[in-house]
Amino acid sequence: MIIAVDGPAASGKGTIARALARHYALPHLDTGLLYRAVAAKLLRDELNPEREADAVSACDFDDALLDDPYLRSDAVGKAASQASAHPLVRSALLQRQRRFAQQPGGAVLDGRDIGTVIVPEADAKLFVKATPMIRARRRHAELARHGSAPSLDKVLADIRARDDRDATRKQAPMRQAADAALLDTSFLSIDAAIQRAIALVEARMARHQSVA
Ligand SMILES: Nc1ncnc2c1ncn2[C@@H]1O[C@H](COP(=O)(O)OP(=O)(O)OP(=O)(O)O)[C@@H](O)[C@H]1O
Ligand SMILES: Nc1ccn([C@@H]2O[C@H](COP(=O)(O)O)[C@@H](O)[C@H]2O)c(=O)n1
Repeated sequence: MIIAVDGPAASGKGTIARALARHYALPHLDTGLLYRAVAAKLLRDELNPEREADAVSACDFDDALLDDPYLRSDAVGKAASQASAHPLVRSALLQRQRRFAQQPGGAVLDGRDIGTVIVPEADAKLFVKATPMIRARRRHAELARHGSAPSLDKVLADIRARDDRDATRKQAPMRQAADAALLDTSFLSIDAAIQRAIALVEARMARHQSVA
């Protein structure tokens, strides 16, 4: 079974994707980490994420980089969003994501274009959303837990800018696939959001079985 989970920054899609992977005993890929690895390499080499040639040169990274806590920083998130807008960067990372999705037994992937571009044939698709202010509060609390303290206003402005860049880029913009179930986590606890996600996947699988 392949499960695609998409949605904007701090909507809770990673939390839900990890929980679905545990529930169904499937491997999980956070595809945002791949773009963050490209961004981290660019920033460390003092290259420009907005220059396509620079960004493409950073697509060949060592897998060990995916575990680097630096990838979680705000600066890397912003640069990832800039680098990910380049068509050549997206195509450089495409096959790796598809191979992961198509391994025997299936997988759970989360990102921005999983249900629309990476695995449009996924068995179940979720689009996770929450209001910008609620997402900003969650991200602000998360950053504070990790010892970084930008103001809530700055976090909210960054989230809005990232949403806008991710949703308006020409190649693989973030959007809900026509056959994705919408899950608004704004007023759900983490546990409630996970239970709702499992129920949506179950409903989708039951529908597939009744058609087959
Ligand atoms: N339903 C929820 N209620 C409260 N907090 C939540 C909820 N879901 C997730 N969170 C918290 O919000 C933060 C962001 O969640 P998560 O990392 O899952 O989002 P994301 O959509 O994967 O973000 P990104 O794409 O930026 O990686 C985390 O600290 C997480 O624990
Ligand atoms: N499938 C994806 C996943 C991510 N991106 C871009 O990477 C940025 C960082 O992603 P996070 O999920 O870790 O926040 C994100 O803002 C996107 O620009 C993408 O394009 N496609």
